[in-house]
Amino acid sequence: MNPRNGYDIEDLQPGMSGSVSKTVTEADIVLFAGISTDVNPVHIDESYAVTTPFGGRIAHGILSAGFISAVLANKLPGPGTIYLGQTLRFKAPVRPGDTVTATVTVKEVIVGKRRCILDTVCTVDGKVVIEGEATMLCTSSAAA
Ligand SMILES: C/C=C/C(=O)SCCNC(=O)CCNC(=O)[C@H](O)C(C)(C)COP(=O)(O)OP(=O)(O)OC[C@H]1O[C@@H](n2cnc3c(N)ncnc32)[C@H](O)[C@@H]1OP(=O)(O)O
Repeated sequence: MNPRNGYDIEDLQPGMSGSVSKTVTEADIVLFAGISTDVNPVHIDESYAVTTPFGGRIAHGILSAGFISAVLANKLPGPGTIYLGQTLRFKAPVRPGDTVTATVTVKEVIVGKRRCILDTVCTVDGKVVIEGEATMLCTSSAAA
């Protein structure tokens, strides 16, 4: 482990995983619209959103994807690591009140480059809402 309790590249093995869960509130969606400046009416205007195939407001996809960043930063690989890339597929909507669980699983460890590839998935009540892959630059015990 590195001094901030993150995993060094030498600590990582395929199959290791970590998760966080967070309930997405109406306030989260409004705050995220302000922070991101993304004011798509499907997120913030219920009278419009009910006319869409979603039948009501849905969360910004990137808001929910932020929970993937939270697991990567806080748990696995954890503090001290750097986000290099992320693919995302938004498979199903997240609605106000939904509890999103983001789970990351180590898929590949490239010790020589200090790179780690992780499968990343977000679920609501067991249903996949987001899937993709993250690339991280990890700390190394060899460089300490
Ligand atoms: C500007 C920012 C806006 C936002 O942030 S909006 C919020 C984030 N986005 C969402 O919440 C959308 C979540 N996704 C969905 O709700 C569903 O997804 C859809 C309603 C868009 C589609 O669902 P369905 O009509 O049931 O389609 P299917 O039967 O699941 O798939 C039909 C074809 O479309 C491909 N596909 C579906 N979703 C994705 C995706 N996210 N990325 C890439 N491809 C996708 C499938 O594979 C398949 O393809 P094949 O016909 O060739 O088998």
